[in-house]
Amino acid sequence: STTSSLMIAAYTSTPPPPCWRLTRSGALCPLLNHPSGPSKVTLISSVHKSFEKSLKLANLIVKTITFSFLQLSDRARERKVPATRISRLVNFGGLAVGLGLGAIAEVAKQSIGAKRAEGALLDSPLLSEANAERIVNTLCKVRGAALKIGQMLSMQDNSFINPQLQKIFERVRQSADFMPAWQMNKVLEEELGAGWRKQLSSFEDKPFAAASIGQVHHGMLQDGREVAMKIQYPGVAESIHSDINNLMSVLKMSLVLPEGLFADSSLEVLQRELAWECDYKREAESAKHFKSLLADDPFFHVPFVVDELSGRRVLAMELVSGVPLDSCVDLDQETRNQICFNILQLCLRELFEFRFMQTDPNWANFFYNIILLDFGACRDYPEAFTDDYVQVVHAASIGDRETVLEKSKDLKFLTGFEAKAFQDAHVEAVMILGEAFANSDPFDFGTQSTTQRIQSLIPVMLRHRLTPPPEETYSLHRKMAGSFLICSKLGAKIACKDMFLDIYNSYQQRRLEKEKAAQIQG
Ligand SMILES: Nc1ncnc2c1ncn2[C@@H]1O[C@H](COP(=O)(O)OP(=O)(O)OP(=O)(O)O)[C@@H](O)[C@H]1O
Repeated sequence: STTSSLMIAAYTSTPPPPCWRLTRSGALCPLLNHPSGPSKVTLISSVHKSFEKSLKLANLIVKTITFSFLQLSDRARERKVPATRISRLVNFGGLAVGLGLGAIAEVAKQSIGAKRAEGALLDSPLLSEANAERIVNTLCKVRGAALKIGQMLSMQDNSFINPQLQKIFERVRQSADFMPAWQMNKVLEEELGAGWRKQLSSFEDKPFAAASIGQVHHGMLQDGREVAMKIQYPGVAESIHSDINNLMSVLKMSLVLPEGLFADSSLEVLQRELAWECDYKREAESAKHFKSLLADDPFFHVPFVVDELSGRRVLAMELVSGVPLDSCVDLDQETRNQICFNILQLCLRELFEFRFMQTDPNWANFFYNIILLDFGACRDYPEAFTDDYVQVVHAASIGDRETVLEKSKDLKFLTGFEAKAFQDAHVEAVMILGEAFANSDPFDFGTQSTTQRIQSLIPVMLRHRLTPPPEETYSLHRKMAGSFLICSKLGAKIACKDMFLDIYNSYQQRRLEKEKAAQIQG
């Protein structure tokens, strides 16, 4: 009933109460950070339907949905971030001891040895409830790279990651702690100077969101515009390398990761990408670039950046509100299809049109109706790479296995000297991934078995691989897999062939024009 009265208020153009806001698209959204804002909201379709047209809310709700909006979780608590490498090491060391790894890992090894040989995933006796709590507790305290990896793992399809471990990381994802005001103030003063507060008419000392690398506060500029200020935890940028090593030692000892998931070369790439994410100046530039690329887009909105309140460890952006995508699973099929179509199409446009991609597929980075957040993981792709990559996807979409193999060699996925079994497995994996783009009929992401089938090829690929995959593909494949996973979780049924063909044809067209222009100049 609260909701219906709020909607009536909105419908009759009475301003909504202060803990609610009407978005640009007409959706009524809870204010993320308002002290009197409810923590859980139920919108009821019957109430909702009568206002659909006038309020343009149809795209938000048709069925009964319940969503919790973003707030610090109940588990989150104020805790100092260990900012020096030594203090972080002590925390990881404590975790390893706490888990009692030495002896227990041996037992785990022996009891699950048979399964492991088949490349199957493990049920580790180490992952008891008490140990799960220890891992969650340590990662939430140290935050930074280790927490980020934990979040990445929690977003993997659960056929790939041990479900027990995935549950742990899911808890980690929802419960990062936040730093005390004195520690936060120190970062703000170091980055923006002592007078930073004067630029704001208000600033909430308690964050409304705590992520892996930083926490986010509500502020209001002197001109009344509301901003989200992301403030980086001290020490995380300097400790990426040691944090990853520490976490990997713990995870490797506890035998809970699929072999090859974080091979050494991929860890190097990951470290570089995490260093980019810790550079908020880079993120601000990426957000601005994205905003210009999507300036005329009818579907996506990119928040503006406030340069005067941003630095290497502070990023101030327009405060946005919306429903995080993981709360959209109960929307009607048509709306879910529309969301997923746009997300997949954006993914292809980022790669083949902009050659600039936001590579973090975290659901939390999309708010519906549809706002993009978190540009820390943006990167560009050289033309030489996309020229071959677009041909691989195209060949997969038309069932041309030979071209998939040839172009994969050009891309340096293969040296050409691999065993036949490896070549076959590689081509098969690409063909499976290309299925969505191969058919003009709607592809049912909810029932597809893509991940399981690819997973079955991984042991052969790991056994016979002669060269690490190209550096560009780590984050690209993470993003693509993440976008597929969003489509699968939202049970999308969409025809993707024409979507890809449009992008492919435009790509070829641009190439032709470029070649012609070069000939004329030459
Ligand atoms: N402009 C904004 N308006 C509203 N909420 C925001 C905004 N920016 C960030 N948030 C909230 O803060 C959360 C964390 O922000 P962001 O994803 O940018 O940080 P991060 O450190 O890169 O996080 P992650 O650990 O997910 O990579 C977001 O999921 C969102 O809930």
